[in-house]
Amino acid sequence: MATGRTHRPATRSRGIPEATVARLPLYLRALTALSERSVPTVSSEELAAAAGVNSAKLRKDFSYLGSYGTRGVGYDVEYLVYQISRELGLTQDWPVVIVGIGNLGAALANYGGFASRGFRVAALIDADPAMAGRQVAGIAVQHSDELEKIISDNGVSIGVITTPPGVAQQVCDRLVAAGVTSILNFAPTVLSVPDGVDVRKVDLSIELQILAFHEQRKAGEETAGEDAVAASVPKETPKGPDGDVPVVMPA
Ligand SMILES: NC(=O)c1ccc[n+]([C@@H]2O[C@H](COP(=O)([O-])OP(=O)(O)OC[C@H]3O[C@@H](n4cnc5c(N)ncnc54)[C@H](O)[C@@H]3O)[C@@H](O)[C@H]2O)c1
Repeated sequence: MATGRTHRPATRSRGIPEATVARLPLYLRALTALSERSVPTVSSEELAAAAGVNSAKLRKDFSYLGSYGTRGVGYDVEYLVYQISRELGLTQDWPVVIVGIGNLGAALANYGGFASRGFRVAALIDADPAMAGRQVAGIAVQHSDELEKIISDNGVSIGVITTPPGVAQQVCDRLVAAGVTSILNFAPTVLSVPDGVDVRKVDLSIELQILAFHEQRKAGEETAGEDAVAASVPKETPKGPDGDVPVVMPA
């Protein structure tokens, strides 16, 4: 529900809860789609549905940004895109390096969505000498011997690790020593980093395992439902005294 207040002046809010920060990219994705369709305003309910979030939570999240929408009008799409982008630090360009240009690293390098969200793939790094100089997504792969120089030359603060798990910690240590302070880790390894370095881990197999858990629960519920029906229907249908068959309804 809009409160009737318009956007507050752009006070940069401190102390936004981590859970809110995690939802900001969801709002931004939904808002960007609206912006591309030139939709000028959106209600909290519509935006919440598009982002897959509860609308009360959305309004609370936006209150941290100082954005309250306008009663009967909703939120200004362009302004919210700007506010969320600014809050997420996306109004500046972030050079990113990807280390380990195998199947996954190359797929990420080819993903066009980074650039449109303010992340420029500044360099691709691999330890395999045969990879050096090979073009992936229009960028020449550089050998990992050059890692420190590449980070420093490009002012990189975000590194993506797509190496085999056995070398991920060592790659991480080198990235951090070279000045990287944020790491997106795809390798199935728990990385240790010093204070001040943020690590985000992406593991599709964990997501699949969670889905498998829910699938199993759903299947269990269905089976339990069928069992309940079966249990309420006697195996040998007893006949009434007159030979009629009583109808047994499941509970
Ligand atoms: N998070 C996920 O959802 C997900 C999904 C698929 C794969 N993975 C993981 O991503 C990683 C890469 O998978 P892949 O299929 O692309 O593997 P891959 O073998 O195709 O590629 C790995 C690349 O890393 C390079 N490499 C090895 N040691 C290196 C080092 N010290 N420095 C720089 N580069 C180095 C190799 O030369 C190779 O090109 C693996 O750890 C895998 O388990 C994660």
